Amino acid sequence: MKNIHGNIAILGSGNIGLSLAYGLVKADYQDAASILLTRRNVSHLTEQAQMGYQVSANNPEAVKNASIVILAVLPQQLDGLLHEIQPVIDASKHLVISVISGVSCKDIKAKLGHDVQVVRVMPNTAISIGQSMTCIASDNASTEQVALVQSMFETVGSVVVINEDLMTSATALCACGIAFFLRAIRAASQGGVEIGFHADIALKMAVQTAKGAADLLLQHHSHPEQEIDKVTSPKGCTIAGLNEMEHQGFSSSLIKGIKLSAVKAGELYIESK
Ligand SMILES: NC(=O)C1=CN([C@@H]2O[C@H](COP(=O)(O)OP(=O)(O)OC[C@H]3O[C@@H](n4cnc5c(N)ncnc54)[C@H](O)[C@@H]3O)[C@@H](O)[C@H]2O)C=CC1
Ligand SMILES: O=C(O)[C@@H]1CCC=N1
Repeated sequence: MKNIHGNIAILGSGNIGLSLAYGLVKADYQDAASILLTRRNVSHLTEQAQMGYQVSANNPEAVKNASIVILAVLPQQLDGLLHEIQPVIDASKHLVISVISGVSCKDIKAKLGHDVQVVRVMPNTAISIGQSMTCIASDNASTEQVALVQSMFETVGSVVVINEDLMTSATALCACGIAFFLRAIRAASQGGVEIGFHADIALKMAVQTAKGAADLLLQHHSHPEQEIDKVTSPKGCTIAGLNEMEHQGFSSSLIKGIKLSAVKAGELYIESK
C-alpha cells in the first residue's frame, strides 16, 4: 500500500482536486485507496469510486482519517468548509495544504487555529499528467513539512518555493497560464485552417509545434529570442508574420492579461466576503 505519509484527504474534488489525485496515483506516490475525495454531491464521484478512491460527502470524517488535508474548494466556498472541519483538525497530526487562490496561510490559520501548519500550493491542471508548474509557500510550516510538500509535488511536475506574497502572481503565470497557452494554440490552429488544413490536422500541427518550442527552451536552457533568431530568416516569412502579430499587440495582450489575472487572483477571497 503506497501512503508513506498516511492518507491524503482532498476536500473539494473538482477540476484541480481530481487532477491532483490522478497525478499522485499516476506518479505512484500514493495509491487511490489511500486518497479520500470529498464533494458535496458524492454521486459526482461514482467514477472515482470505481477507480479505487475513497469518496464521501463527509469532510470531518475524511479529515479524521487523514494526515494530509488538501483544501481545493473555490475561495467563496472556503469559510463554510473551514467551519465544518475546524473541530476535527489536530495541529499535532494534520498538515494542511491549500491550493485556493487568493487565500493566505494566515487566513486559514485564523479559522483553524494558529498552531496548525499550513502550506500554500499553486499547481496547474497539467498535474494530472505529471507536468505541473507548482509554486509553494508557507509562513509557519516547518522546513521538514515544506520539504515533504515539495517532494510530493515534484512527483507531478516542477516545483519552486517562493515567498507567500508572490503566490497570486504565481497563480496568474502558472495556473491561469495553462488557459493562456491553450488559447494561443487554438488561435494558431484556426490560422492553419485559413491557410488550407483541415481542423484536426491543423490542431495536431499547432500542438506539436508548441510542444517543440517549449522543449527547445527546456532542453537548450535558452532564451526565447535566441530560438526565435534561428527561425527568422532575413527578409523571410517568419519575421513578417511575427512583426504583424506584434503590431496587433501579441506580447502586450499576454502581459496585460497576466497582470489583470494576478490582480483578480488577489481579490477572489476578499470579494467573496
Ligand atoms: N482549476 C485550476 O486550474 C486551478 C484551481 N485552483 C484553485 O483550486 C480551487 C478549486 O478550483 P477548481 O477545481 O477549478 O473548482 P471546481 O469548482 O472545479 O472544484 C471545487 C469543488 O469543490 C466542491 N465543493 C464545494 N464545497 C464543498 C464542500 N463544502 N465540501 C466538499 N466539496 C465541496 C465542488 O462541488 C467542486 O467539485 C479554487 O480555489 C481555485 O482557485 C488552483 C490552481 C489551479
Ligand atoms: O480561474 C481561477 O480562478 C482558478 C485559479 C487558477 C486557475 N483557475
